[in-house]
Amino acid sequence: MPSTDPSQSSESHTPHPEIGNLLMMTDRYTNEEWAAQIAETQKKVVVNKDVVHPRPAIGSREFAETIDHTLLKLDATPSQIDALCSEARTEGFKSVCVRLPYVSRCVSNLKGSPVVVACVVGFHEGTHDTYSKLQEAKAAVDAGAAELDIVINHSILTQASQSQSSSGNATTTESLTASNTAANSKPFSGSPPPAIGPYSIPESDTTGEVIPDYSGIYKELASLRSLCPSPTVLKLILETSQLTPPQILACAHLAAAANFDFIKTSTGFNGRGASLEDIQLMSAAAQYLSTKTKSNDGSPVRARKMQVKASGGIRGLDDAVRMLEAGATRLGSSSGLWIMQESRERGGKESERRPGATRLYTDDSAY
Ligand SMILES: O=C[C@H](O)COP(=O)(O)O
Repeated sequence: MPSTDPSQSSESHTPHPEIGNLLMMTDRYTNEEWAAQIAETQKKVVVNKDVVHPRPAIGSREFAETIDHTLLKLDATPSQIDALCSEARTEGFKSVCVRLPYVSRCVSNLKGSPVVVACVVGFHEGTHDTYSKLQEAKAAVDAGAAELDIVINHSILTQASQSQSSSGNATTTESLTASNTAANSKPFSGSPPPAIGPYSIPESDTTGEVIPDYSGIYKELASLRSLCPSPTVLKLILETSQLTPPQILACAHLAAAANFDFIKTSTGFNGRGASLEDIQLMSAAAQYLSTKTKSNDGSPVRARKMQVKASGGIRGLDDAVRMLEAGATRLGSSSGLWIMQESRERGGKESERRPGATRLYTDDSAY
């Protein structure tokens, strides 16, 4: 079985004539092989809704370090960016998450502090071609970004379902998706059985199915990983609001195979933001994909477990706590100040309240 670590790959690279040393990885499996592997993952991942993950104590340094303090509005001003950095230092957030043009400004603002700079890539549609994403990623790392939040080209998955639908084979996919979505939409603390899954489509119903270009997605992710090896932290934004549970699992599988560090729910600019069901599913997938199982020939897709970042619509402390307890270890939010203010209030430390801390950066128009 070929290595699953793209950085260890002996596969050949094809330099792009216009971009010189930005290398495009070749694939390691055929599209059909990817589909078979992904189908196994879809079959095996089961969510236990009763699991409550441990989380840092509210008010602790570790709690603040779960937050990527985010400002991605296109009309963000330099002074808002400077304020973002200063707030991140004061609050002890993990990072500031910004667009490429502001990376070097943030790096300079945050010099000498443990707060790192995260840059979005392919934001927010994810449909940029691979070379644009590679260029953007390289520019961000060259400017000092320690983390990249990269939007997957999720339209590859959704367009495949649409062509399946128009060719008359979509009924089962759609009805299965609907039933999974309905199951996943039940209240978190209700009485239904805690285990949900499998998320697979019965084989008899997939005859004539259009296989999405998994290979193309993998090549893009592997190329990004190869260009930006560890310790650059790579997070893959799935835009879960646009995907069915089986599609989310397909993305998680490819992210793990390409050695990404995180899978992340949302851009905050397309549809709803993170849901508890997304986080539970992604967390179960990350766990499954890091475990040695018979289902993938005894070889783990990867040895190191991916982490899960919840983002989009996390507006306060209760949202943050719920996401962490559902399995997220990082939160992307433009309401970080509000979360911290509520956290201080919850701890009874009214004297530390920061007057004027509001949802300064939230783009409510997306909801
Ligand atoms: O990646 C983070 C999101 O863009 C933040 O979304 P938000 O503005 O809904 O908090």
